Amino acid sequence: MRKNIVAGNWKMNTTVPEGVKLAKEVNDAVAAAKDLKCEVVIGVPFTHLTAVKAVIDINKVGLAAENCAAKDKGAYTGEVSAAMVASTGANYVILGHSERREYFNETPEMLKEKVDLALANGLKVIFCCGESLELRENGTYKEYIKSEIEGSLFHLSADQFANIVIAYEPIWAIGTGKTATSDQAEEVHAVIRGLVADKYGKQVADDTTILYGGSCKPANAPELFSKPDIDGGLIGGASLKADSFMGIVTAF
Ligand SMILES: O=C(CO)COP(=O)(O)O
Repeated sequence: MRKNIVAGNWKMNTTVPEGVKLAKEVNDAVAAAKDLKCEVVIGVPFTHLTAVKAVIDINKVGLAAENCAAKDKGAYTGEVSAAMVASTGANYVILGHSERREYFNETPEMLKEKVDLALANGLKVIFCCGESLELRENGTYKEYIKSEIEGSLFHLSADQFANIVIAYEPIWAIGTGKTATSDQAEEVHAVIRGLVADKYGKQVADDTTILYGGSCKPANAPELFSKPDIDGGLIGGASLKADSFMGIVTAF
């Protein structure tokens, strides 16, 4: 049976001391919470990984990097490899966020390399996909999402795929305050689960966690999470305050 996950994506926010404080607050709130119905993960900047790892209980709060390099090591000034991320004690990496695809020209081929390196280094991958407003409006969004997933994930074996979490994040809903309706999100989540079933079979599809991201807040999370194929959220803005993040964590 698949697990529910609520993951924060801090993006390029917080200094190290601010991030350590926020991580401690989340860790303490998770430790104090009873009967949580989801796994909690925080996705933090590279600079924060080691310091945040030191103040959380990794068995209660998972730790994600927000990216890793498409090369394993060498003369790539400024890049951070999957092995480096894993050596901090982080257990997840977020890959393929639309901000990285758009501003840093990440392609499905490049993401395929990143996914392979992340898995080879023992990291679980939160793989983001999602369409622009233009594709939503011209009706080709399902084909687009299919191409994103097939292009970067479907070379994996079923065993490897067990370490993939998919996050559906419609670009038009990110940071805009304009959430996809629960029906709009559920439609795409069901399509994604269907693609996984066609490729890997029903059991693997049933076991795959599919998150929704895009203006998810404590107020709309319960409705989104009530849908059968929505297994949690990838949270941007609302993950930057422990109480709003916990409001989503406890929304199941
Ligand atoms: O991009 C997101 C998470 O990866 C969503 O961001 P917001 O929750 O700020 O819309």
